[in-house]
Amino acid sequence: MNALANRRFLKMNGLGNQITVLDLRGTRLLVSADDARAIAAEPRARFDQLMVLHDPQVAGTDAFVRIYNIDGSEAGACGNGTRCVAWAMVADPGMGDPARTSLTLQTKAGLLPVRRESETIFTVDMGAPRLAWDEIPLAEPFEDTSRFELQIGPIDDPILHTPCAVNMGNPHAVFFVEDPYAYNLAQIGPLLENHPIFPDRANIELAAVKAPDHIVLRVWERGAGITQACGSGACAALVAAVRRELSARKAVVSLPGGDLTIEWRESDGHVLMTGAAEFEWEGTLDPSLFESAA
Ligand SMILES: N[C@H](CCC[C@H](N)C(=O)O)C(=O)O
Repeated sequence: MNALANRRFLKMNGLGNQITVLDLRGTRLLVSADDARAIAAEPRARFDQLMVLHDPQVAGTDAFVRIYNIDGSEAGACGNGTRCVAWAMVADPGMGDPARTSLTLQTKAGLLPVRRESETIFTVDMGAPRLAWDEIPLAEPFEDTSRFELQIGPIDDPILHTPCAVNMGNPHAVFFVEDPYAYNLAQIGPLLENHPIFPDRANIELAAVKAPDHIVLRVWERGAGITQACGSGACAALVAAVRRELSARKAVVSLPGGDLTIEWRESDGHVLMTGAAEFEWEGTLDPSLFESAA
C-alpha cells in the first residue's frame, strides 16, 4: 500500500486558489507526480496546488515545502499556498503552534519569511524577482525582458503581444491590456503557457493598471489553468508594472477571488505579498486513491 494512504490533509484556499496541505515532516516520504495527480482525483482533496511539508533543510527554517500543480508538475513558488501553509503551522489544531507570529519556509526557489498579521492574514517575503532572460528562463537572449517579442493571433493584428517576463521563483509572462476579462483566456492560455520561448513553460498574466496603486489581474497558471488567484502572479504583475513605469511600488492587485497587497520594496528589492488564507476542511487520503497509480 502507498505510504501516503490514510495520511491527514488540510483543504484550504488562498483567495479561491484551491490549496491542499500535506504534512510529511518527521517522515522520509516523498510525493511523486503520479501521487499528486492521484490525490487531486479525490474530490475533497482536489487542488490547484498541493503543498507538501518536509523536515527543514536549513537551520532556522520551519519546513521545506514542495509545490505540485494539479498536472503533477512541481513549482518553485506558490504565494497563496505559502500563506495557507503558514496558517496551518500556526492555527491548525493538529500541527499548529498559536504562539508563532513569524515563520521561515523554504522552497526550491529559496527562503520565504512569513509574518502573521492577524488570524487569517499573512505577509510573505517572496524574495527578489529574477529578471534576466536566462533566469526567467526564456529560450533566447533578450536584453530587456520588460518587453520582449512574443505575440499570439494574426501577425498584423495580434490578440496579445510584447509581454514583460518576471521570475518569482517561477516563470511569468505579464501582458498589459485594457480589460483582462475581454479575452478567451481558456483558449489562449495554454498556447502561451507551452510556447517554445518558455523552456520551463510559464504562468500567463493579463493585467490592467487602473491606478498607480491598483491592478486588475487574471491568470492562466502553468500546470493548473485559470485559477481564482495567483500570489506569485500578483507579485510578477506588480514588478512588471513598476518596470514599465505604470504603477507605484506598492499596489492592491484585484484577482477574481479577491485582493492582495503587493510591494516591491525599494530597500532590498524584495517583493512582499499580504493576503488571506482560508481553512475549509480536513480529511485523510483514501488508500484506493493510489491503487491505479501503483
Ligand atoms: N502554477 C504555478 C505555481 C502556483 C502559483 C500560484 N498558485 C501562486 O499562488 O503563486 C507554477 O507552476 O509556477
